[in-house]
Parts: sequence; structure tokens; C-alpha cells
Amino acid sequence: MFNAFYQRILNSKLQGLIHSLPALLDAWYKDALHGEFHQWQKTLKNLPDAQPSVLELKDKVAFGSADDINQGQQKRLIALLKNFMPWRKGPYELLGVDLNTEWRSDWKWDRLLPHISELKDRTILDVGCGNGYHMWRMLGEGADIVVGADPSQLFLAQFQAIHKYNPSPDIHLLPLGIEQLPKSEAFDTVFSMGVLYHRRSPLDFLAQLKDQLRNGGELVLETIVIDGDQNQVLVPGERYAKMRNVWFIPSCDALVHWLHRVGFSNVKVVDKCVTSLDEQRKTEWMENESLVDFLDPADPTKTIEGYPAPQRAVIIATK
Ligand SMILES: Nc1ncnc2c1ncn2[C@@H]1O[C@H](C[S@+](CC[C@H]([NH3+])C(=O)[O-])CC(=O)[O-])[C@@H](O)[C@H]1O
Repeated sequence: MFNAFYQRILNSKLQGLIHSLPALLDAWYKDALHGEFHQWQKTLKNLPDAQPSVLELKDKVAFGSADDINQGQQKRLIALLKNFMPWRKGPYELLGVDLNTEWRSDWKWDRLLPHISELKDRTILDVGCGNGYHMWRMLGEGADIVVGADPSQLFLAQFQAIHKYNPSPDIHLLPLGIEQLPKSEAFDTVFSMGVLYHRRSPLDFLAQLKDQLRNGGELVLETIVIDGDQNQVLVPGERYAKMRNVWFIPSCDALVHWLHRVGFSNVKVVDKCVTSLDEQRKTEWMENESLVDFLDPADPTKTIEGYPAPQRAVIIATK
């Protein structure tokens, strides 16, 4: 399943990974597969074939137009893509289908892009890449190769569906968690957005991100933060905004301090904003509860549990 990736990294800055990744990915294939994974692979095979007339990555992710397939094929495409719901990260336009996802992930991209080092010709890792939306935007900025790591098998299947219509050899999603990745010290830029608060041991997590960067490489970290000084960190109870697996929500100053402690330099907070109800909401492609249901109806500055409502910061740092 990952042969194209192994071929692509031979004779690249990532060739060191060729010694360890095949065994890890073989073990994943044998042991870790979700019951529905094989069904999703069958669905992928039934997606209509098409030659998209345009491939846009720079300002949005849009492959092809409605004219590239007939109406029957478009109906089939919509029905099959719905098998991969919930679609959280996007939006995508595929052969005229408007895949309007729960998140406007493009807004996060627009906020951070002006602040990061140019991505042209860079070797990039996106840790917790979801279905790969931001990876396509990285490719749109001229990255040499973009590798994503995310343990969700549904998001891998979503990525495969999108990749079918732009089978670029320069973008690859590995279904592994950050803690499983062998230390590579090879990437020019490592992104990790929306993952830190899911980790039980955030300083180990930051050190693992550092282990993937070459010296002088750039970390782009995005996470939920609270207001407060260097010593303020929220460890919520069983749930935060109805999410079960949330552990540490630091203030920006605390996060800057942690990054220094782990050995990063040039640490800068480049953006901070409260997530709006327009950026994360229910759509026809994600019919479950969304942000509006996670906030206190009487006071939207608080989560339903009474914690500060999600605000997110982007921090840049150098190894
Ligand atoms: N150990 C782990 N290692 C790697 N990924 C993980 C791990 N645990 C969970 N994830 C993955 O991290 C992603 C977090 S979502 C951010 C998506 C995108 N980055 C975005 O900024 O829109 C934010 C959210 O849903 O809260 C999910 O895709 C998980 O599968």
C-alpha cells in the first residue's frame, strides 16, 4: 500500500526512514486495521474515473469541474463520498461537488501562511494531518514533498478519495501517531495543528516534533490556549467542549516557555483568535454536533462544561 512512498523517498532527504517504516506500516496493515477499512477500500475502487481539467491548490483545493463527468457519475461520486462521513477538514471541490466540511480549514491556513518560512522546495511533515487538507495547501506553496501522519483510518480513506483525482507522487499520508515515528531529523518544516491538547505528555510531544526537524528547521504549532501567564495551564475534567481526550490547554506564555525548555529558539506567537461559529459548524457532510453544541447557550464565551471557549494560537519556533 505504501510502495509509492518508499520509491519517492529513496534518494531524498527522507531515505533514512526506509530502514524503519516498512516494518511499522506492515505491522499496521496486519494488526491495526479497523473493521470498516476494507469496506472503505472497496468504496474507493468504485469512485468514478475522471480526468480533472484543472488542479487548483494555491487558493483552494479544487480538482476538476462538473463538466469533467456526466450527471450520473456525479451522483455516484456524491453517494460514495458520503460513505466516508463525517467530513471534518476541508473544504474541497471535486469534479463540481462542493464538499463543504465541518471546518473552514482554509481560514486557519490563511491566518498562518503570512508568518511562516516559504515552503518552496521544502520537505514537510504534518503531524495530525486529518484527511490532509493543509497538506494540499503546502503542495500549493511549492513544497518538494509533504508527508502526513495521522492514526485515523477514516481520514486515510478520505485522503485516498481526494488523491485519486490528483495522484501527485509528492504527497503521502502515513497512518501512524507521532509517538510511532522513528526519529528522522530530516524535515525542513514540521506542522502540528490541533494535536497538542490530545497528548497526555505535552513536553514529550514537543520533543518528538523536534526529533523530526533538521537543525535550523521550523516548527509550526497550533493548539487551543487559555488566557494567563507562564504558569497557567488548564487540565480539564473528563470533557472539554464535549471532547473526552483533552489533557493540557496552556496559556500562550506557558507554551512559549515549554518550547524554550525543550530547546527551541526564536519562539513567536504569531496568531491568536477565538474560534467562530462560522469556522466550525454542522454541514450536509458532517451532521453530528459541532461548536454551537459545545458552548454554553447562555454564554458562548464558555464551553458547556464552564471552561473558557476554544481560542487557538499559532506559534512558530526554530530547532
Ligand atoms: N498521536 C497522534 N499522532 C498524530 N496525530 C494524532 C494523534 N492523536 C490524534 N491525532 C490526530 O490529530 C488530529 C487532530 S484534528 C486537527 C487536524 C488538522 N491538523 C487541522 O488543524 O485541521 C483536531 C481535532 O479534531 O481536535 C486528528 O486527525 C487525530 O486523528
